[in-house]
Amino acid sequence: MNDKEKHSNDDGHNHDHGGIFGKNTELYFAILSGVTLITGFLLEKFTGVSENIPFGLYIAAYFFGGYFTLKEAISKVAKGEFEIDFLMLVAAAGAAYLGEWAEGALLLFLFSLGHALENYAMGKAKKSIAALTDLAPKTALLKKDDDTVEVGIEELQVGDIIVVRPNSKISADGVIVKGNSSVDQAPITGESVPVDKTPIENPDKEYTSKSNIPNENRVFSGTINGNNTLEIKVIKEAKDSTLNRLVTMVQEAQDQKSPTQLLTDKFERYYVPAVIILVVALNFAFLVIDEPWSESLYRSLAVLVAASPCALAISTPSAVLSGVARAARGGVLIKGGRPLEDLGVLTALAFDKTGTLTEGKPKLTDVESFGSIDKKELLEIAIAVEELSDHPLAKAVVRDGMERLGKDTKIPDADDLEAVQGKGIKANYQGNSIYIGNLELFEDIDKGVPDDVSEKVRALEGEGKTTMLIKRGNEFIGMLGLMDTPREKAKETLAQLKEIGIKKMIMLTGDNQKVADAVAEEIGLTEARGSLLPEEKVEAIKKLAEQENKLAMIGDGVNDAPAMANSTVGIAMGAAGSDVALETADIALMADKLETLPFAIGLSRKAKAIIKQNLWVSLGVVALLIPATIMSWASIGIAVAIHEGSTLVVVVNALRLLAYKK
Ligand SMILES: Nc1ncnc2c1ncn2[C@@H]1O[C@H](COP(=O)(O)OP(=O)(O)OP(=O)(O)O)[C@@H](O)[C@H]1O
Ligand SMILES: [Zn+2]
Repeated sequence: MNDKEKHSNDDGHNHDHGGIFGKNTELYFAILSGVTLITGFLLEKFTGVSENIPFGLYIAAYFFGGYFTLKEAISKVAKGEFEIDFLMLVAAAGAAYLGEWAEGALLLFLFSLGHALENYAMGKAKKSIAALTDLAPKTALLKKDDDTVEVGIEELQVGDIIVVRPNSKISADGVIVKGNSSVDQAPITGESVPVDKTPIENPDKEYTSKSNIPNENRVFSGTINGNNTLEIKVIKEAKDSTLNRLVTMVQEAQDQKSPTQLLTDKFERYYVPAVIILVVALNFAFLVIDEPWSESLYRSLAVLVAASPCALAISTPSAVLSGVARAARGGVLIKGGRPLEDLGVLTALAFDKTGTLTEGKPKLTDVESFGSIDKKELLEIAIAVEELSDHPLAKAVVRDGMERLGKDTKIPDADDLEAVQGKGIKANYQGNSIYIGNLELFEDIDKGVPDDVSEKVRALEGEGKTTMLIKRGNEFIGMLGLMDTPREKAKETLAQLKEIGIKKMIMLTGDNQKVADAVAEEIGLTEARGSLLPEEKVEAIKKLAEQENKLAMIGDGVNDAPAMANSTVGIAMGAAGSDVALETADIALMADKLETLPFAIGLSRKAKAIIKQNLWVSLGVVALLIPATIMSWASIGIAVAIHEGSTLVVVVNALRLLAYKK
């Protein structure tokens, strides 16, 4: 982290107060201020020493208590910002002017102590984020010929092979080329159970972060190898590693202001000038009531202390910081206060089907040929054409089709691929144009589908299968049925979500309505909408957002990114393995698991509740303390003690989020 970034993370309450006693100097100064103050006070009250000694001690208390406050105020005033520290110094100077040195010293002592503790507490939350960076090892064992050499991770290049010893940390993102092991991925994905990893099928291929790599073959920097040695081919340089980007995004998240914070900022813009006017006006109280001016001044200073919105200013950022830090430890990247707060008040969730609610690994279940053509030839045509496509359905056709034909079957290549988004594909194969897709594809291209064919398709769809019709030239030659299984934990997770009060759970899918209904029934969704094109998914989201006001879209980032962008919060699953998902979502579930969703929502609700409590505490204290000081019931000392007390209460309350349990 460079210097500039460090400062952009400050929020005015958190500077690195270094000094002669190291990073805790601010705290030691605050304590020294307290010690000198109390000694002075005791000497003054209970001994007959010359007045100069307690006075000298008070001056010392002013120095130690006011040093950092003054330093900070000067740097802010230079930038034209008048903040709470400045007001506190005015109050302390006023107390000194009135000869109330003990009270002025008490004010500076408590204020500096409060701030030192506040910084310490916020530092704890920040450390929990910084600890993520320390997860990555600094060196790697690079394989060279038959030997290994230890190199710094920044020297690793894409394509290098590194060796990872048993029970040591993996130092780069990569694919396994040799060895089987179970890997503890908790640092990245929050999964408590180690994940079994095996070598990739084709180790000599060039893999980049864009390749579609199965989870069981890829590893992340910062995760921990199990009992066997692994050889890993590097797919990302150290600076681009998933861990590195995760840390950067978590750090950036702290700067993004949440809706509540924007509201309190706005409030403060009116509130602070109003307080200043009130304080100035109170100086003229002696014109109205019978008292010396010094008493009016004292009262106005007490009001100044009482009204400072210190606790208010820190109440939301501290909760956001702790919430984001806790989420990161659970494998959930929350990109700031806005998604954190929004996630806590959601009533509806929209899900993508393939890869989100289902495994995303469809299997070829039915091959049916029409007329004279036989199944073997039909499959060869389908495989040749689907080989050109990246779609998960296409991959399934190729994989399972080859299985049926026998691995060594030679099939000529097709060419001239044209994909029709959300409907199917077209290509040339042995002089014929081949179309493969759903009914909508054929309704688009020409006269549509004869009744007997569409009946067959509907029958297969009726079994809850994804159905593709195949046409060669002018002739429908057959159809394929595919089946994807719902994720193991989908049903359980949806039940949990219902239990915590999510009323609407809707599936949006490009697949046919029958499949959509079958899946919805099986896992317990409230609604399913099928045959949607990506742009229709966006439309559906927009409509739902109007009805629900807060709506999340959960997808895998493949063809649902636009829909995610149009929901209140876009949530991506399996973000550890997908750069697009990690980049575009507001909230990224690093593991490819639905189960982290209730945790993320629960945490956000807790954060929202804590923010609310904090606002009540900070505003409530001010609301009581202002009249109390105006009526002269509370002295400066009492006002400052309660003021700083409430600030600490708010911060400590926020830190509870760090300990949030699933
Ligand atoms: N390569 C392809 N070959 C044949 N049919 C295809 C192909 N790509 C898409 N289709 C057809 O278009 C439909 C919609 O595809 P799309 O990619 O929009 O959604 P999906 O992957 O089925 O589901 P989801 O929207 O839940 O991710 C598929 O169900 C299939 O019938
Ligand atoms: Zn404060």
